[in-house]
Amino acid sequence: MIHAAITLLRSLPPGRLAMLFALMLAAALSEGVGLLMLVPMLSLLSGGESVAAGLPGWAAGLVPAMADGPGIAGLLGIFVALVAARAVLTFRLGVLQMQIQHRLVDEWRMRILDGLLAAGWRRLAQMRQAANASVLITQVDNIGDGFGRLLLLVTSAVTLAVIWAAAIALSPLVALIAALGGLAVLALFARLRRHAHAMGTHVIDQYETLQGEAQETLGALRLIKTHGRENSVSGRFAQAVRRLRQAQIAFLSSSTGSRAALQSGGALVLALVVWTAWSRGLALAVLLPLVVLFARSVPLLNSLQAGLQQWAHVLPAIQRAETLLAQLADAREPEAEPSMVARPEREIALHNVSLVHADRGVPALDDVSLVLPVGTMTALVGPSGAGKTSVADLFGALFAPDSGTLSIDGGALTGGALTGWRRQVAYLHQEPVLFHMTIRDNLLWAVPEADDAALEAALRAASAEFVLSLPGGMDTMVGDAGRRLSGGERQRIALARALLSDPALLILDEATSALDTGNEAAIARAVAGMREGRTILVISHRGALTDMADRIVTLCEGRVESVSEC
Ligand SMILES: Nc1ncnc2c1ncn2[C@@H]1O[C@H](COP(=O)(O)OP(=O)(O)OP(=O)(O)O)[C@@H](O)[C@H]1O
Repeated sequence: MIHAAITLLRSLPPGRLAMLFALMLAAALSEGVGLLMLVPMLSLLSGGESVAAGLPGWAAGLVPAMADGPGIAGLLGIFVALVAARAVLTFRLGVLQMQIQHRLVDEWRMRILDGLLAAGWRRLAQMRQAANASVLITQVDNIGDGFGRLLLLVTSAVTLAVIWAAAIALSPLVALIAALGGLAVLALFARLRRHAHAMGTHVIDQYETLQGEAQETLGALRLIKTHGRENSVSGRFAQAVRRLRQAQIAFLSSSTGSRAALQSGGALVLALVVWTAWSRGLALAVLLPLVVLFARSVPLLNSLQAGLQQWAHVLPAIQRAETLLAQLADAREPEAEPSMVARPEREIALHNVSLVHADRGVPALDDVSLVLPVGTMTALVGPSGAGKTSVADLFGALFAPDSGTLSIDGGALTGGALTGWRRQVAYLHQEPVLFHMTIRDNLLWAVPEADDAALEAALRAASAEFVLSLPGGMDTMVGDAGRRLSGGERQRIALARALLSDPALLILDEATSALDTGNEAAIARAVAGMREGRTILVISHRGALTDMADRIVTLCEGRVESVSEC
């Protein structure tokens, strides 16, 4: 708990941290001094030197000096100035805390997103992205809230320390009793704080479930409608919502209960303080400020306990985010070095590659060697699960094989060269991904510097001229994931985007599956016409693309069964 707090505080720039503590201390000191000033003020009001006998040494000397110096009016003026200074300091402290908190949230969010972007695909494919989304969006905000509470907690602790120091100046014995009482109250709540940690973990789990349900529901709206499953989906979602709410309410009622208990405990300590002070015959000018000091310390103690409980509650979110960051760091790919890979002139080849997916006993690919000569089009065929996509993934360097190599013109690619090779590859899947923006922006996403003439040429090459006759032309919005277009239209726009980057290797994995035979034949002709200077790999069970291929490679159970020249 303390370790996490220190780690979080140490992640702040030292200058800001120093400024933060300086403001906390100054605000607390102004409060402590303001409260101590009550002693000479009350003494002066109640007869000045005549009551000095019952005062602590420092105050007894101060009262006559104050009477001769500023007097009551001057003291009141100083008091008002101190309160005003404290108000300004508290305001500055609040603003600084808020800035630091938001900066921290932004930094964590970007660290997680950058970690996700830099991680290797095989590890990413094993992760539940709903859990990652929950950390990225919800838990990071919780961490920010927790950090805000931590700062309030530190502020309360610093103010309490100053108030106790002031109490010691008034009566060391009474201050000691109050300190012991306060610590006992905090110790009593230790179990509650441990419980808050467990409840925090439970809340996170419920958030992840809800996030997963939301993502899956929104992604499957069409399926839900066609199967008439609205009621059952709504029931599942309501259950996830209910569980989250129950987990949150359990924590809130536990912290509200502890606040009520602490108020009663605080009142008990206060009564003890007053009793001790009174029975020791302390002067009223000391007793009253003592009461004010302890009355002020009860809500501070309360916010200290609530802060500790809240902090324990958000610790699981921090631990979850730290675990994710550690996993992502472990899965980090080498930095892409595109300049290390020249455009292939002769061949792109896999040598003796094998691939075993996690939790699978049987290899997806078993000692596969395959050469793609530059300027040719190869079709990969074979039954479902034979390993076609796995071969394409390795040619596209989406990840490295468990054994064996990918080479360009005889040179094996490793590290940054392997990830850098991806810049020369355009990989099209059966379900193309379009973003919720215009067709033009979807195309420019791949090649931001392309001009309109290049965009139009790519659209024509991909048999996607229909775009130019849309009312909005290239400025037509495609909707969520391109849902305002048909499956075939999406595939053609995705192909145009792929062609725009002039790839050395073009991979089409069932990328024309949604097209009618006319459009597929047009695309097959266009793609076959692009062979010059580039390499084309298609995965297709049937149709024009396979017919246009120079070679057909048949895969079966992760092995190359045959290679036939057409
Ligand atoms: N991420 C993964 N985790 C575990 N196993 C996987 C993963 N991806 C693929 N596999 C397994 O690897 C094997 C080969 O899959 P691959 O997708 O390469 O086959 P495919 O020939 O392209 O199949 P299809 O024609 O059905 O798309 C299959 O048994 C598949 O279940």
